[in-house]
Amino acid sequence: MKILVINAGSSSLKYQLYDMTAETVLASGSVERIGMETSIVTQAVPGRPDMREVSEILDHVTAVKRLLDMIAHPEYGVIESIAEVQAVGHRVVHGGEVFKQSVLVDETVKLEIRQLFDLAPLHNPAHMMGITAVETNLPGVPQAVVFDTAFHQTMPEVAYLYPIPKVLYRRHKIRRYGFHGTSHHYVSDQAAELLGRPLDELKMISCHIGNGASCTAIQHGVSVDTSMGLTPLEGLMMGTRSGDLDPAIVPFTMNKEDLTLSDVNSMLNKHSGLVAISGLSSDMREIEEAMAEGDRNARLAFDMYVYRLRKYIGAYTAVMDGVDALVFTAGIGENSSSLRAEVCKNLSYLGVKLDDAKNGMRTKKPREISAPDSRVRVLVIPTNEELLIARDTYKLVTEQASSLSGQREEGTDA
Ligand SMILES: Nc1ncnc2c1ncn2[C@@H]1O[C@H](COP(=O)(O)OP(=O)(O)O)[C@@H](O)[C@H]1O
Ligand SMILES: CC(=O)OP(=O)(O)O
Ligand SMILES: [Mg+2]
Repeated sequence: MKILVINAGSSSLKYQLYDMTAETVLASGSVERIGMETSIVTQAVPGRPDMREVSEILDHVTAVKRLLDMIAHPEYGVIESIAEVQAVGHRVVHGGEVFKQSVLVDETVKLEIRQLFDLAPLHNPAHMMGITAVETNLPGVPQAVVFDTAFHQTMPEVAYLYPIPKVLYRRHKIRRYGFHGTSHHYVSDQAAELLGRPLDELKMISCHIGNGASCTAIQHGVSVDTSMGLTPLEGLMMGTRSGDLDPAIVPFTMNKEDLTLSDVNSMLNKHSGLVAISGLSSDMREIEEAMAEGDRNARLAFDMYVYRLRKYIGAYTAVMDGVDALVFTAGIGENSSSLRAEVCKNLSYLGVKLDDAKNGMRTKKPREISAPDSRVRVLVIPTNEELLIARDTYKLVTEQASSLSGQREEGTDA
């Protein structure tokens, strides 16, 4: 079965086409800058040169159409016809309390996702556009949605409630949800496999540090706490997001700087974090390059980033009464050996000891980077949210097909 996985952002759409026979990626790519005159379309096919084009793609429906044209293109495509796409899986960031697992899309599911627009204004409307675009371009093809929040639905009340009037939870479902769940779930499974131990015996802290960043305490294989909250703004310092701060800063700044709610929202989501402190970039590679040239603001941004992450590792060790494994993943976690070294440097009280040579190795494979006598095993596990989305989609679609054929047989018998 060929499954298309779509991760639709507000101005971009990333995709991977899977052949589920051996879980191979046939093609992957993205459409960026949707809605602008110079949208960028890319496609990578294993064993072939990458393709990159600039064209005008005004909306998500056109973006989906463009990606379908590409994967079925006579020259650079990988399938003969788009009819070979048998199912589509979408990443949906916010599933609220309604979705504890992945589901097939129907009218009720679409309505629920729409009702969550308020809680994830940057993400959910974009996902919905992706879903609608597939309906238009691939009518009748089943679609599944896989939620970032689902994995964290196991958090206990003590972790997910905010100490604010409870009526706000009852009326508006204001609580902590957590995100990047598909990634935390994937890397925790992989980590248990690498360690050769059952997942339910392990206490793990997974650090998904990419552009958005979050840290999760995983005990007995389930999320018991995570750093993001009602929205993906809480927790760690990120590329452009502040992470934790005193909430009083919001009214104080609005008052002093004469800002609107939307100004403050944009300040905290788009103009804070690494880019604000470095005054340079939200991209960790650029921060590290500037640091190497002696830039003090870049150094401060890096140090704050590490400091705040280390605080969460300490907190989650306390939450679980210990930690067996620390997992680094996503763009920064997978690639920045210097950041991993800095984070682990001050964790000696936990018995964390890195093997510098292993930490410095450049490979895309899951690996251990701690020394043999480290009490806590430290791992780097490349995340693969798309693979989990493809697997869930495959499972849901085949279950539905077998239940339909069961019903048909029953009908025939009768
Ligand atoms: N070699 C590297 N060294 C340091 N940081 C890196 C490296 N490669 C990628 N990154 C960082 O990873 C981040 C992007 O992570 P990614 O997981 O792709 O983000 P997202 O999926 O949230 O867009 C950027 O800050 C980028 O600088
Ligand atoms: C939820 C979230 O922050 O996602 P991303 O890292 O893709 O921005
Ligand atoms: Mg990501």
